[in-house]
Amino acid sequence: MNTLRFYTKRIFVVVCVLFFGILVFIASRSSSLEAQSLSDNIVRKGIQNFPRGYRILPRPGEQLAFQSQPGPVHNDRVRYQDLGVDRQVDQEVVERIQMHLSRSDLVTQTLSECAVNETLEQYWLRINGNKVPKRDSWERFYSDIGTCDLYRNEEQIDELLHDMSTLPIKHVQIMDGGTQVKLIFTFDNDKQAVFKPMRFGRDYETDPNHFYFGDFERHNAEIATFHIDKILGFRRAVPTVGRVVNMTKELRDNAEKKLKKTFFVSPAKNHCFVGKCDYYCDTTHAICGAPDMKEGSVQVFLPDDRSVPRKHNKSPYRRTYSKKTQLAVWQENMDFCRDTVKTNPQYAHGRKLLDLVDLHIMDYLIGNQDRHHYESFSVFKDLASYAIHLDNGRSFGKTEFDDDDILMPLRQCCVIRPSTMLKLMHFYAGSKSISETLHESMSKDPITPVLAYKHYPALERRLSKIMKYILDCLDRQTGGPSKMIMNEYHNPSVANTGIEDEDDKDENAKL
Ligand SMILES: Nc1ncnc2c1ncn2[C@@H]1O[C@H](COP(=O)(O)OP(=O)(O)OP(=O)(O)O)[C@@H](O)[C@H]1O
Ligand SMILES: [Mn+2]
Repeated sequence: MNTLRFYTKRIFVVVCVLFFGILVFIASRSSSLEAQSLSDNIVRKGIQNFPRGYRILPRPGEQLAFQSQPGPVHNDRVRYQDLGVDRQVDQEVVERIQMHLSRSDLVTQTLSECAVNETLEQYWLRINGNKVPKRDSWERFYSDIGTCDLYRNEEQIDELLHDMSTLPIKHVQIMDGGTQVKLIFTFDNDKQAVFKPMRFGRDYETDPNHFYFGDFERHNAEIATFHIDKILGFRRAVPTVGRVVNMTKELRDNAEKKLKKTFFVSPAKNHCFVGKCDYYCDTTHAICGAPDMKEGSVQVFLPDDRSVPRKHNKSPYRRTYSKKTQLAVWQENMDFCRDTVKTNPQYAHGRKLLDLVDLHIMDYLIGNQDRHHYESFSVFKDLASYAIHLDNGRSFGKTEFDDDDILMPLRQCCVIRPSTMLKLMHFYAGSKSISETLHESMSKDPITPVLAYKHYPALERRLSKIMKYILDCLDRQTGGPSKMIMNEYHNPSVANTGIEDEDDKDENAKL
């Protein structure tokens, strides 16, 4: 009997030990899981969601996550006033600029900015008596391409934008040229446009370890730049609009064979394609729908360059496009414009230098460091051509960084068109800010809001910096503002040969 009691006691002890042992084991496991999900949360949500006093330092060498592709954005028309964007106006800068300009009549000066204002339609009629067709919005846009700007009639452009975002797509092919994936859409009316698909969400910031030449293209940057160019009064950017397409019905089913082959369904059951291009055309960088809807930008095709020829011009302010030599001469020598650009026969006479300054003012606002070449029409034989503001896909990548080097043409050459000066002053000190005007202009786009709103304060900040650089130039003019604000630049010490730049087919802009 005693032995039996002894064994029962022992069994009881063993069972107790086992029971508590298992309890301790479970408790310790669940607390380590909790810790893990806590640290997962830190990674996912970022440190800012953590209790006060709790600081998680980034691990050395931590890199940005490659964000997954979001679905198309649903329209939310936010009132600008509700965004609380501050204008950055320095009243002293305004007053000092106004003092410099007090004896100039810029408004009258702008009237003679465009010496010969002719459209393609008028030009062809004059040169060879040809009448151009104007059957659809594409042909009306082409016929109205001008000697001083791409378009004037905004109603006509709105019609074109509407057609590009709604007309049935008949054929889709891969677009050659350039570095990243682009498609050519042919619509029901046989007219064409360039489609750049969305890669990232609107709030994506460029990886700081990427060079400007390796940065991803952003479809919404193409759309936003079209609007910025328009509100700045340049009208030299190619009309571009947003569109949400069906990856299967609209793209795959109408795709040429070599594009169709690259379509697949991802493990997440989304429809994707890879396309064919020099950079980022592989399965890990595939363009994926949600599940088969895809947002992108649609840009009108410029007229066929066999009938409306264009030239490719190398910019004197192009960067090095090299990982090794990172600074170009103009980034280190503030006399570069005086010594090298103003003395270059291409820039010494006429509109070209002023075009370059306009283009870089726009690039500064949009944060585009990738302006290596620019195209211009060479169709108007007897007239000076202007820079077409094409290829703006690498802008709007950084909201916290202003690259003042982009403004070097303005800072070094110290020249500006009267209309540009007036427009900038209007946005800086007038009734409506640049970001409000942009917001209104973009609100008509089918994929509005085109930009993340965090870009608006960046625009205001950059505009205020431009105005400070302009004031700096005005302060330095010994001959008064007319030495800086002009319709055409002329360097008296360089002979005016009237020779236009040679076409530059050099493809040195690749990675
Ligand atoms: N709307 C258009 N109409 C006609 N041609 C165009 C149009 N857009 C682009 N192209 C032509 O295709 C070329 C490449 O386009 P784009 O520069 O946009 O591509 P990309 O991939 O951004 O190139 P890169 O990486 O060199 O900047 C342009 O230089 C131009 O000649
Ligand atoms: Mn580009």
